Amino acid sequence: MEPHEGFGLPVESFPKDFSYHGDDGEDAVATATSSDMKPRILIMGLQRSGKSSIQKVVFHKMSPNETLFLESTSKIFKDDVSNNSFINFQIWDIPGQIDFLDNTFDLDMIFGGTGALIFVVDAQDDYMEALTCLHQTVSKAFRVNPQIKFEIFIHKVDGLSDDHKIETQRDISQRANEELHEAGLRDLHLSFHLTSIYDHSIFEAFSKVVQKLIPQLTTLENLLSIFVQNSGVEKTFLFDVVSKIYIATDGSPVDMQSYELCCEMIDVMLDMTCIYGDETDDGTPQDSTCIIRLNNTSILYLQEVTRFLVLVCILRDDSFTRRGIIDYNILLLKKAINDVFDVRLRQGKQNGHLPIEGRNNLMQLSTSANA
Ligand SMILES: Nc1nc2c(ncn2[C@@H]2O[C@H](COP(=O)(O)OP(=O)(O)OP(=O)(O)O)[C@@H](O)[C@H]2O)c(=O)[nH]1
Repeated sequence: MEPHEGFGLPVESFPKDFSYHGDDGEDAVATATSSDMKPRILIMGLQRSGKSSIQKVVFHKMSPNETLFLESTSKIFKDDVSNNSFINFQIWDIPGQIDFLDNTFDLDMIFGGTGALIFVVDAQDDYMEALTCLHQTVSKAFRVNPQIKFEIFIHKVDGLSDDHKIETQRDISQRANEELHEAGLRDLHLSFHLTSIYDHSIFEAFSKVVQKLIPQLTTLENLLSIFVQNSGVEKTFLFDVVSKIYIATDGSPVDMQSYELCCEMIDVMLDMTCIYGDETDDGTPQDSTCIIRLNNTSILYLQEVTRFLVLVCILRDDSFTRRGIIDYNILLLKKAINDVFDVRLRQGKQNGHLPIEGRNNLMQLSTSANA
């Protein structure tokens, strides 16, 4: 896959709109509201903490070992994650060498339109300097834009034992929060994630960051929970195919192993599609379905929802005897999901409320499955 083009940035402002790719392949843009912002995500942190590696591995399919040869970034690197992806958002990789205390930086411009700020802390290094930088950065950003979600990636944890990981997270979160309390910033909330580019933790953490920026998340989660309850499925994820970010899941807890299995299934499907499949012009698979039986009586079942989204279900093989009901429910679920993201339907309706058609589908979904 070709990497997306990025370019050094003369800092500029962006329209506050949330946009996504419609099912017809055209960009649909909803009118801006305060909770409907285009997800712009900043990645910040000290030099060599792993910012560019995260971006390259998650969005450009770079293998983790190749990141060893990445050169230090010297300019703000702006990346539009839009090609072939469901969600159309921007990532700005901010070099560790930039000094935000320098008055030449227009902080209003940088933080004003930002949805989430990821601050990367290298857990394999002495992190005291990183914590000072973290405090300065988040307090400045919060003063400019209190709506920003602050996500702290305690990164490179592949080199740490499980006990050491937990202890590092406890120590970093305690120190960071204490400093914020002392500075009187009690409303500033930090979320912490243990990450590494050498496993799926970085994809899972990014999924959680992106989910917080999707205004329709609660509706999607409710739809998936109802689907799971009525279809005999144990777990289901809605994935953005290209990035393998899951944009929603049902209400049951996510365990890392299930998430990894689903990611691997998507890889298998993409590889098979590349070699044998009927691709669209942009390389995304068409009308894909994939079933994998595991040797522990579980089944992985994948179905395409839209050009950019797939639903992956984990279920026991005896539940799969009712495949007709599952398929019928998936059909209704697809329609409901399309309705949720149908901008025309959403226009004029209150934010976060399910469109009328979506509600009807929900009702049919439970009736059909109980029959
Ligand atoms: N062990 C380990 N190494 C990592 C991980 N992520 C990144 N690295 C390594 O960290 C080094 C620095 O990574 P970069 O992505 O260039 O760091 P950066 O934060 O973008 O650095 P600047 O551009 O200087 O700000 C590289 O050698 C990466 O291979 C990780 O999860 N685990």
